[in-house]
Amino acid sequence: MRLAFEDVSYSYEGGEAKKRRGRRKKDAARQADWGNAPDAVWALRDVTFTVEPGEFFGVAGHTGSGKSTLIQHMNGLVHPTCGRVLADGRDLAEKGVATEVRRQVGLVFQYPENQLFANTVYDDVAFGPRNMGLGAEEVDRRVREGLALVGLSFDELSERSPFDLSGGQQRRVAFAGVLAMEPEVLVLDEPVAGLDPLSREEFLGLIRELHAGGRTIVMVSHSMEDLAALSDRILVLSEGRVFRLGTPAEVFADAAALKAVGLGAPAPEAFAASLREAGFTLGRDLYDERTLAADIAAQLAGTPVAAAPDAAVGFAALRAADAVAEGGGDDA
Ligand SMILES: Nc1ncnc2c1ncn2[C@@H]1O[C@H](COP(=O)(O)OP(=O)(O)OP(=O)(O)O)[C@@H](O)[C@H]1O
Repeated sequence: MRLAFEDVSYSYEGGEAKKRRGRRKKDAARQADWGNAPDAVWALRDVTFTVEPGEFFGVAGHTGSGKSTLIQHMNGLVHPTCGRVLADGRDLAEKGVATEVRRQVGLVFQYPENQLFANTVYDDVAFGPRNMGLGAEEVDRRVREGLALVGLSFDELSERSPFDLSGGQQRRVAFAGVLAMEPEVLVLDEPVAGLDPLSREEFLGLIRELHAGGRTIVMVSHSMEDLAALSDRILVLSEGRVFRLGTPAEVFADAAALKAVGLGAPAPEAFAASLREAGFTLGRDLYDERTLAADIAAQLAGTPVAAAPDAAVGFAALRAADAVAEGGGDDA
């Protein structure tokens, strides 16, 4: 499925805003007047982009920049105040379209475990498929598959209360519930927020696998490292507007501009920039620790420590190189 945002603006003033801008769509002058009024509050403003089928599409932005509002447009939970959102060319604001699209676009909210409600894991995961009107056998198949996809044992957990599980397991159950709807597009709002480091890595691995399995993924994250490592393209929002849209390399090329809107480059890239300033010759696009460490290790091969231009930088570089050696450097 291809999702297209066309000049989407959104105001939480909702109906009141509509009244002020005039009910007739062609009353463009009044719409523009309202939008430019000093008291107009826009959560999104003139946002245009597409998410292509199969793409891993990252969404970044400082707090309050409009990320959550944006993704709620993707399955018609909210509709634009101005502009359109199209799913394979069909306008989500038209009657019946959002209901249909919701089956294909699964939205996983922040802390989805807070929305678990059923007495058993089975019933929670089965809720969506049952709501779709599927028969018991198909529901059963989907529950089993959903739990398997998130790495939970059907036999051990399906009859347990979701509230007796660990936080990480609860999030997996919530995920399984969305996966059981078999959506083509998965929209994830901060999917690893609040998880411990191990669960975080496991979850990111799961998301990577879901993408490799052919799903389109839209992921909102505050972690530039995660976005850089996973995304084909990243949309950066600032105050509701598109600030940047491009590959990780394109988006992170201008670290100063990102800093100005409250975002940093991924930590390994920032470290690489310091090393370059200190005189090291390093490759580009060093967004994750292992790639950076491997690059440093390659640079240091044959370079005596004393020759490092700055002792502190050289020491850190050696530690990074050691880390690669200890980890076996299997990604190098
Ligand atoms: N229910 C609401 N009513 C009124 N204004 C809202 C509502 N929800 C969000 N806003 C406002 O809309 C703007 C965008 O908020 P949104 O939650 O989309 O940002 P965000 O980038 O997801 O933030 P965060 O990273 O903190 O989750 C903010 O100015 C916010 O205060």
